[in-house]
Parts: sequence; C-alpha cells; structure tokens
Amino acid sequence: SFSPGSRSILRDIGSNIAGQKDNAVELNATKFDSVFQDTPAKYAVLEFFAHWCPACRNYKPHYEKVARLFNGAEAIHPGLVLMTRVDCALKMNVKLCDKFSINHYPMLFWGPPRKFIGGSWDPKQEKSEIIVIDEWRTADLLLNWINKKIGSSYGLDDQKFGNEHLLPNLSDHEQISQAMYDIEEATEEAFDIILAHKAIKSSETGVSFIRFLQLLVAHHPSERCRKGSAEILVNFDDLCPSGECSYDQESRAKDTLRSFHICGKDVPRGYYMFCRGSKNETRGFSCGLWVLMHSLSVRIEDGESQFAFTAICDFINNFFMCDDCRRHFHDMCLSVKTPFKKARDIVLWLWSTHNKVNERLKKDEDSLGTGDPKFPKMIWPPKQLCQSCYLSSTQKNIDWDHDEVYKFLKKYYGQKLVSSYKKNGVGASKEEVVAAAEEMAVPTNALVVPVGAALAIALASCAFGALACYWRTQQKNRKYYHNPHYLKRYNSNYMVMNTLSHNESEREKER
Ligand SMILES: Cc1cc2nc3c(=O)[nH]c(=O)nc-3n(C[C@H](O)[C@H](O)[C@H](O)COP(=O)(O)OP(=O)(O)OC[C@H]3O[C@@H](n4cnc5c(N)ncnc54)[C@H](O)[C@@H]3O)c2cc1C
Repeated sequence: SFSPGSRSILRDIGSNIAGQKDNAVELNATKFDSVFQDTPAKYAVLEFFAHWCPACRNYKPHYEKVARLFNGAEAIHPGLVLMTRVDCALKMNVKLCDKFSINHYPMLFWGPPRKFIGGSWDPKQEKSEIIVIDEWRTADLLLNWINKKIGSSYGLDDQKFGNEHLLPNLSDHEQISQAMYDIEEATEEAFDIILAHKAIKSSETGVSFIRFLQLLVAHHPSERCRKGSAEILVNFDDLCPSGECSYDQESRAKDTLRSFHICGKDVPRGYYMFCRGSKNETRGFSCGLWVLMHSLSVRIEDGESQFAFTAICDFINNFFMCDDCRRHFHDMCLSVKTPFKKARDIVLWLWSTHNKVNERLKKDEDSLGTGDPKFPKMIWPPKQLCQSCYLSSTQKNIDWDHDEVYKFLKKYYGQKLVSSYKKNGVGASKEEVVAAAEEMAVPTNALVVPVGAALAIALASCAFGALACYWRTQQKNRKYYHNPHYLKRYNSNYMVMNTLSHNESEREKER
C-alpha cells in the first residue's frame, strides 16, 4: 500500500511533464482504502479526474503546487493534508468514481482520511464529513480554501522549516499521540542504519539485536512494528547464521535482512511529526529513539525490567552510531550496580538518565547555539505538563515526587501515546504472528529450530496470546533444557520467557 512519503510511493508515482515526480498520490480502486488507512495526515484532498480531459491536464500543475507543500519526504508541512487523485477513465476505477457520484472532471473532495475508507458521496446526502471543494481552480484558490478550513496561513512559496507552524506547546498532553508515527519512523530508521553500517558483525552483536527485537515484539506500541520485529526474529537464524548477516546493498533482495520492513513497507515516511525540528538538522531520529525507549519502558513488567535494561543499554552501545552519545549512555548504564527488580525502576532510570543528557546538552547548546531554538533543552517534564511531579523546586534543584513522575510517565507514554493513534493496516498481524510461531513451534526435530526464532516465538506469543504463549513456552523450554549451549547463551532470556510465561498462564487461569 502507499502512504505519502513512503519509498514505494516515491518510486511508483508517475512523472509529470517536466520530468519531476508527482507529489499527489495516485490511487486506484485496489489501493484506495489502505492509503487512507495508513496515512498519519489529519485531512485529505481527493481529486477525481480523467486522463483524457484537457482541463484536468491543465489543472494538474496547480494541484501539484499544493501537493508539494503537504506530501512526500520533502513536504514543507508534512503529516497534515494528504493530497490524492483517482483517474476515473481507468476501467478499474469506474465503480469507485460512481460511488462518489462523479459527474464532471475534475471534482475535488475534502474530509478526514478515514472517512474515505469504503466511502461514498451523494449530493443529496445532508450530513457528511466528506465535502466538495468548490474553490479549487488555481493553486492559490485551493490553498486558500484549505487555509480557511484548517485555520492556517500556508503559502505556495513556503520553504521547508521556513515558517514552522508546529510550535511546541508545553502544556499540551495530547501532542504525544502524534509521536506514534515518529516511533515507527525511528524504529525503521534504526533498522536501516544497522543495515547501512553492517552493524551486526558477530554473534555478540547478533544477540544484542535479538534481545532488542524481543522487546519490540512484546512491547512496541505499534502493532505493525511488533509484527515486523517478530518476522525478523523468526527468520533471524537463517538470515544471520552465527551472527553473520548477508547485507545486500543493491536491493531488498529476498532472504536478506533488507527484504524485511520492521514497521511495514510504508515506513519510513521520510519525516517526523512530534519530533520535527524547526531546522533541518535538529531533532528527528534521536528524539524518536528516546520516545521509543520511553514507550517501551512503560510497557514492560516487573520481571522483565533487568532484561529490558540490558537490552536497551546494549542496543544503544552497539547500534547508535553517535559515538559521544553511546559512550555517555554506556557510562550511565555501567553506573547501575543493583539489578532492577521493578518496572518502575527502569522507567525512572531512563527518565532521569534522559534528564542528565538534557542537562548536559543544555549547557553545550546554550553556549554553542547548536540547539533547536524552538525546542530548547529542559529538565522534563515541565510543571505545565506535570505539576504534581514537583514537590518543590528552586533554580538549581528540583525535588521530584517520584511516584507522581512514574504515574505521569506511565500515562503519557502509555495510554496517551496510543489514544488517538488509529490501528491501521495490521488487522491480520496477530494471527500472522501466531501462525508463524505455531509453524516454528512444532518441528519434528528440535535441533532444526533456530535459536532466535525459538525465543522470538516465546516472546511474541506472550505478547499476543496467553494460551498459545503458555503452550509454546513449554515447548521451547523442553527443547532448550536439553542443550547447555543454548542455556548458557540465552540465560537471561530464559528468565524473561519464564516470567512472561508465568504471568500469562496466571492471567489465563484468571480468565
Ligand atoms: C541514548 C541517547 C543518548 C544521547 N546522547 C547525546 C549526547 O551525548 N550528546 C548529544 O549531543 N546528543 C545526544 N543525544 C541526542 C539528544 O539527546 C537529543 O535526542 C537531540 O538533541 C534532540 O533533542 P530533542 O529536543 O528533540 O529532545 P530529546 O532529548 O530527543 O527528547 C525527545 C522528547 O522526549 C521527551 N523528553 C525529554 N526529556 C525527557 C525525559 N527526561 N524523560 C522522558 N521524556 C523526555 C520530550 O517530549 C522531548 O521532546 C542522545 C540521544 C539518545 C537517544
């Protein structure tokens, strides 16, 4: 499926007369629903046209001028309006165009993307969130119409990061719901960086990668990333025997790590939203990575806290390519002397570690002027976000109420993060993961079960189905208890598997 900015779109959309790529997303009856389902945009414009219609051809450059602002990796104002078009002169789209009562070309509609899914429009219909755009004849008119509709003041000459409208609003709790797309983006970007640097080089880095994937399978807040991670885990031992991965640079050839998309094939989209900086070089990936780690930490259970801590520390140390960052972070990991026993421990550790980084960077950025002027570093959360987190504060010192901070983080990166995120395009994921797990869980010969896969199954199943989890973990335990090599190598994973298995079977009993 397509989504604005995705590689597939950038590749697949046609060229216009000047030889430049189109920015509006060309839809057809097959792709129609999935594009509207996958987009992070709040609004959509849908143009129905016919390729033989001369007026439509003349209108295209106008429509493209507006689409350039909103669509694609180079969008000036990404993630807000999805610009699309459907060619009604193609046989396959006839029914679709009929459903929208198209009686002339071009005809433009406006609405929330999800209202277009399986949608239709009838001129007699009184109340519909899909409306006809009546002032569209030039790029200026269309953009004015959109500006009025969403209360913006975008201009056709806007330049990227020139007039940022995404100002930070410290007290807006809801902003975090935008972060889900960035978490997906950062997850895929991290994976792409690992591939680009051929960073899985040994069985040690392989194990580190596997452990982090296990965390993602069980606790990534996005379902499609959980599914993608599970698929990689299940295939890991074939893809990277003894930690030796084959990196096909040319293409995402089949049977190499490159053929997998950790968060689905439409990610990366090419831009960040919650983590969007006001300058090209600020925020983005590293912000997304923090948000990913916080969102993982609030989802783990007590028995997994030490495993999660090690998995995160090792992942950053092995795969975060910012040398200073990973060194500092590694030092902070090493300074932890007592193993974590509670989920609360790791949530608060990550929060205070992040604040130590903020504090250090604030000094650097203030003196060097290298920070994002619209997102200055601060000790977080500010009072506007969590008043009750503060017992008292002076210029130099904050006395935190750690119980309140924990409560706040759980809610902010837990429930709030997913509150307005639409589950999209992943309806089959649970079944697919469980099916993949079952396929792997009943081998006739235990020795052929790949190590990574076996562990993946245990965790993936735990995340997705209590009964299946219990049964499968029993299968795994039975196999691996016989093999001291596996036991040694994955000792800590066993703890997690067993804890999860215990939790899940307890839950199952309760049910
Ligand atoms: C592991 C790691 C180590 C890094 N080390 C360095 C380094 O040594 N030197 C360097 O120059 N850069 C480092 N970076 C990058 C740096 O921390 C920022 O990510 C980057 O400067 C972008 O900052 P930002 O304003 O987007 O906010 P970020 O610091 O990236 O934070 C992202 C979002 O998380 C939330 N947040 C902020 N603080 C907290 C907190 N304490 N707890 C929970 N949520 C919070 C806020 O909503 C914020 O917008 C590191 C990044 C990572 C992931």
